Amino acid sequence: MTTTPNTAVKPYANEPFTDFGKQENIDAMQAAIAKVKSEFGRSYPLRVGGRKIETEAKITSINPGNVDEVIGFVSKASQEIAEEAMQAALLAFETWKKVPARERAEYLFKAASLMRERKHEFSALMLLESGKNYVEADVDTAEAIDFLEFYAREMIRLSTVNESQPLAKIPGEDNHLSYIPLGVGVIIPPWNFPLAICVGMTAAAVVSGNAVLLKPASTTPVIAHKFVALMEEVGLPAGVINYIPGSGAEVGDYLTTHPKTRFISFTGSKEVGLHINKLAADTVPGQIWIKRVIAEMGGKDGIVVDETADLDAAASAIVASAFGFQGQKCSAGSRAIIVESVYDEVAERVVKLTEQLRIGLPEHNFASGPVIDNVSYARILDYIEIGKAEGTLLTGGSKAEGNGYYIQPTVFGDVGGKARIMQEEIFGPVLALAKAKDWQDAIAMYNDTEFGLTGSYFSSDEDRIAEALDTVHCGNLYINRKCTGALVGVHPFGGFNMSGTDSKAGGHDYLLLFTQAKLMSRKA
Ligand SMILES: NC(=O)c1ccc[n+]([C@@H]2O[C@H](COP(=O)([O-])OP(=O)(O)OC[C@H]3O[C@@H](n4cnc5c(N)ncnc54)[C@H](O)[C@@H]3O)[C@@H](O)[C@H]2O)c1
Ligand SMILES: N[C@@H](CCC=O)C(=O)O
Repeated sequence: MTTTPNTAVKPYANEPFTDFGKQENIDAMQAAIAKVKSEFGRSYPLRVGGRKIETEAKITSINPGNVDEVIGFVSKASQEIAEEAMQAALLAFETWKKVPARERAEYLFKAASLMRERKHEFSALMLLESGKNYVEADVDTAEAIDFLEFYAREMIRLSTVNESQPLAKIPGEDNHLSYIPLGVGVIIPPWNFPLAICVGMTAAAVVSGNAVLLKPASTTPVIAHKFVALMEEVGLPAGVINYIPGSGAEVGDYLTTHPKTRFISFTGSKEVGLHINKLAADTVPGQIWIKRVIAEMGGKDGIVVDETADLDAAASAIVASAFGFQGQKCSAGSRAIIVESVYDEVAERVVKLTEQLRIGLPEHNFASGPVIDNVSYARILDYIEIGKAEGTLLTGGSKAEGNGYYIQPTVFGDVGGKARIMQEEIFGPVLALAKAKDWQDAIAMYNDTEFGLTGSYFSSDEDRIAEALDTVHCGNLYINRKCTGALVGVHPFGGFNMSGTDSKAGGHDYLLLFTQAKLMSRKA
């Protein structure tokens, strides 16, 4: 790309979701699934400084809904290759940081446009690799497109004099503040939004002028590879994104402690986030900066329902929030805290709706699919056993049929606020219902957690809603709606306390995390 267009950019708007009520859209998704399946079992190389590297060691990516199907074999980086990737990124950074912001943004616009054209192909691969159903995969792809479109515009805004931070004027000086990139960063996304979050984290860093080492989650490396190949197709210079799947402990720790790593952008569990934060805080010989850690971590999200609420709407939102993508969202509403006078009524409706969820293969678009892998499967089944001792099993409670990691959507009733299933992130299809004396007690129970990511409050009482807006402590608080499904640019996303470093993905301040502000003052 050689020229910087001067044309105005259309205002940002969210990518529309596909209407799977229409047969033509179901047909299009099924055709895309067939195409992806015809490509099963291929090998995917690492991409370092524009070179494709095949390694003997491979990550085998499988379909969690049918464990006999291999999505692909992905080359696996060692520490030596991670070092090569670091050197390639350091080299690329020297030229990439000088590319005008508008030109950098154009790569994202182009990628968004191609992803939109091929959206079912991206969704189909994601569905087969992660176990999402049609709607969940489509929403994930739409969010990826949104991130590309949104951060591209944000970089243009940030680089426009006087738009990002107007400075007060004084006589005799011209002053200007510019947001410059940080350097080389490590991007570590989770598997649960294997396209959207991977794209969002990478695009934000790159459009800000940084070069990155992308280490995708080991369960979903093929969809991440498809994104990296797309960025190559739109002509992103070699070395700006280096794709290096590998072990967290080996490659991850190596890069986190590397003296040339300037920042680490991580989304994942509390445990790994804290580990990275601790390692990154240590300075090592040759390091001349304090590493920046952006960590978006887990949640123990919940829905509070008082006796004035629309109980049908509340029950539907509880079920959607708890069981969408099998509860494998950081925003999943795995707790519902209900005022005792309406508890039985809400619990009954929740159980009824949960029992209507059909379980089966994602490619056949069942409401509930598998969980991601054998480790999650075992952990969630353990939590179900813990739940049996902590509450009353109302529905579900065991594994489900299928040649994959299927678990019945499970609801426990009468769970105490301090129970483990009310306090710990399970990240699976397990919902705990708790009884509160009144609405204030319910809010206090909601707040009794180390996390603070998403929450919902259901009520029709305006005074209580005003109080809830003030006192429910979480990064994304919703009133009378589910606690999942944040939209880029509409609901900037990220939480408090052990949910992370208080960043807001899809918000106007997000790119500041990938830049540093340089003030330039000149005597007039
Ligand atoms: N706050 C958010 O926006 C958000 C969004 C999505 C998921 N999450 C959280 O992510 C978790 C689920 O994702 P997960 O199972 O992939 O999380 P995880 O913490 O197990 O892994 C996240 C990523 O870290 C990598 N990793 C593991 N050990 C590492 C190490 N030592 N050094 C560097 N990288 C390492 C993994 O390979 C993966 O890519 C849940 O806790 C969920 O709440 C949070
Ligand atoms: N942003 C998503 C959650 C991302 C984490 O898993 C939501 O709002 O549901």
